[in-house]
Amino acid sequence: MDINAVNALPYEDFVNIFGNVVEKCPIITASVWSRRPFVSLPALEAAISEFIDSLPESGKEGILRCHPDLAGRDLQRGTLTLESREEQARAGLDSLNSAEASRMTRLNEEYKERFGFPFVICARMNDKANILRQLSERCQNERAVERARGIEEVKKICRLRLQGLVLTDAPNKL
Ligand SMILES: NC(=O)NC1=NC(=O)NC1=O
Repeated sequence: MDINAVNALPYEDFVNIFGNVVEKCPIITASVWSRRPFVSLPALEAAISEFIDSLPESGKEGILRCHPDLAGRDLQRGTLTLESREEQARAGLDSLNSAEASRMTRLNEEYKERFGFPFVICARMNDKANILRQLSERCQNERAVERARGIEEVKKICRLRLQGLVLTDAPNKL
């Protein structure tokens, strides 16, 4: 699908296709629909980013809370969204050994205890070793720093999910 096809989508199709580019936050997709036509995929991405940035702190934390833990209960139970399952598997989070799994669980709980929202990172841009390292390091940050950092990661996840859905003019297009 190219950007012209995106712009031609009726609302229901638009939300069905793009509703999970921000994990479990279809309201974001529903809100940017009215800003079509988008001149490009980056313009659609920018509209989503602007909506997120316009939210109060509680709204941003709400977006973070919509994210499943990495290697957490949802992965164990098979209740992850398709996108999240693929992202977590690609980072090797579905094949942790018991030591890694218990460390991830402990650090995720510690992080949530401290901040009131889960640790969020773009799994597709990291491997399990780096994710564990970042989780451990970021636990020491201040809440405001982690709220901003988590939203940055949400935007990276969104960008990659959008790129998987919309064809863009490859620069080396013949
Ligand atoms: N807590 C998280 O960071 N979750 C996730 N990161 C991803 O890249 N996909 C997820 O589900």
